[in-house]
Amino acid sequence: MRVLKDILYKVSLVSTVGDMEQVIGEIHFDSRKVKQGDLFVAIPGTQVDGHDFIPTAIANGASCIVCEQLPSEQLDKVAYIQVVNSPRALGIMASNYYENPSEKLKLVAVTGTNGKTSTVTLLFQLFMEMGYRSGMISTVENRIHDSIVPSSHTTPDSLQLQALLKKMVDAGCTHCFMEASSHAIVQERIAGLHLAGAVFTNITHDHLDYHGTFDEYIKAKKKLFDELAKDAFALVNADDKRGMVMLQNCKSTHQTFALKYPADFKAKVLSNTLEGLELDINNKQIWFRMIGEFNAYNLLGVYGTAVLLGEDEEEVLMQLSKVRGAQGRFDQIHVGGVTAIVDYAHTPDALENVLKTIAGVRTGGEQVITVVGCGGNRDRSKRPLMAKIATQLSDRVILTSDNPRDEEPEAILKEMEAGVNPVDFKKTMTIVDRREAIKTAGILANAGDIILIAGKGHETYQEIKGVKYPFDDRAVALELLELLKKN
Ligand SMILES: CC(=O)N[C@H]1[C@@H](OP(=O)(O)OP(=O)(O)OC[C@H]2O[C@@H](n3ccc(=O)[nH]c3=O)[C@H](O)[C@@H]2O)O[C@H](CO)[C@@H](O)[C@@H]1O[C@H](C)C(=O)N[C@@H](C)C(=O)N[C@H](CCC(=O)O)C(=O)O
Ligand SMILES: Nc1ncnc2c1ncn2[C@@H]1O[C@H](COP(=O)(O)OP(=O)(O)OP(=O)(O)O)[C@@H](O)[C@H]1O
Ligand SMILES: N[C@H](CCC[C@H](N)C(=O)O)C(=O)O
Ligand SMILES: [Mg+2]
Repeated sequence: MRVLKDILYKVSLVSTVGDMEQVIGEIHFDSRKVKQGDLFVAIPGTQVDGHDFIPTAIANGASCIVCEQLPSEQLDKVAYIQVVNSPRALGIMASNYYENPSEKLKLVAVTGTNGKTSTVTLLFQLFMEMGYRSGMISTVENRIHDSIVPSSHTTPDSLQLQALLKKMVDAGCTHCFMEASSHAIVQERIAGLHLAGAVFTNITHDHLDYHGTFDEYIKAKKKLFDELAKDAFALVNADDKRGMVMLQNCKSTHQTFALKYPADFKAKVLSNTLEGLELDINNKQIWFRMIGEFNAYNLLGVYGTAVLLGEDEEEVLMQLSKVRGAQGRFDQIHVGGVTAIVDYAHTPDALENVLKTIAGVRTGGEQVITVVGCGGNRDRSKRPLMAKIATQLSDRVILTSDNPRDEEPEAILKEMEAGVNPVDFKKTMTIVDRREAIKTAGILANAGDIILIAGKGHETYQEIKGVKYPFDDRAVALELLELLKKN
């Protein structure tokens, strides 16, 4: 779809000037990418305002400008479209441009502080097992059936998102499971999507740097549910006290899942070991490869979603028991009697869950040694909390760097150290270099001990001052534990 007026279908317009029948080239929201005949959308950002780049976009050949404020000087050869909300307009236009691919798929969006990647990966694997060509949009990777498209964000920008969905439709996919991050919801990256349903996993402390307050963070998640259509389903975790908040004023059908409170989809944990989980779901006892109570929530959310999408309950449970879930989530490495667990826990709640899961499955006697850091250019208030949780729930803790990004690693670590209780000082040390930190954990560990390496999970790099250096916790742990075993 290339005719300007078709691309603007359903966009809330304020005013238009120029030729609405013209055929446009591509849509861009970055002036540097604009070429002759393209449409440029000016978006107010967190660093700069895209409106300041309208002249550059025109100099690069833009024949059409979509913006919230019209520039004072306007050129005859350019069409100007003033809209109420330009990021939202971008989402709707991107959908129109790619012929509304989400209307041709059963698309489910998953939001929540933790569990999005785990849930969408389980859904993707389940539907593939059940014989559907499926797509996935996630932090770890995007998938179009069996081809992998690398992922740079949890939720891509509107143009990349709609382009991916279009490729899924072209590849014959019938379903897609995507993560909706709170950043993406607020920034309208998902505007214009037609969702079959939305799932809420939980909400705990994260991203307060971006949203300002916890209330604003809740509102960001709720916006996904506020905008669901009548024919969609909203499936929320009823054990999270904000689950019901998500459903207030939500037009779609309301569904719940829970382990504790009454809910439409209920489960009970029968056993929880380092090998997997046994759950009772609707009076059927099933074993799963996933570990930890938090994964019981993820599995239940997945089960509920599949049933709401019309799948047979027994078939779903049978196929779900085969799947392995996302990489870097509770990945276990066993060398010389030592177990290293690599997990993407990068929030206080996730870290607490993982350490409590380990506490629940340990046999006693062994040490739990935690290696953990916090990312730079991200919510600073979670730093002391994560250090506190790590020290309270481990026998030894090594505080180290995660992705320091543009911050000084030592400064991040100082903020973490501030959360450690004086009684826990002697079991805690700080080693800035993550490889050295993992090595030290390996040296401290005896046969039977458990090392938790938290925060980076599947990531294969460490970002320091704008450079992404190759770094994979799983490979480093395996290499160092093997080396230490020989000596
Ligand atoms: C804080 C944040 O989310 N920023 C996102 C945002 O960029 P921004 O608002 O900072 O943009 P900006 O640099 O101020 O520029 C404003 C506008 O001017 C335009 N511009 C700029 C310069 C120029 O020369 N010409 C030009 O046209 C830009 O293209 C943009 O349209 O919009 C960009 C395009 O969609 C995103 O790439 C960018 O993500 C940054 C890189 C990022 O790190 N985001 C993270 C925090 C994020 O989104 N994370 C969530 C997951 C979080 C979680 O749940 O754990 C995710 O979904 O990945
Ligand atoms: N349902 C859950 N509740 C609480 N913690 C969870 C849950 N599922 C996973 N976790 C923990 O949170 C970590 C991150 O999980 P996951 O990657 O699925 O979350 P996410 O919501 O996709 O995160 P991101 O915001 O980075 O995309 C896991 O490694 C695990 O420690
Ligand atoms: N999606 C999350 C990932 C955090 C992962 C952690 N390793 C870090 O770099 O802080 C974010 O962008 O905040
Ligand atoms: Mg994720």
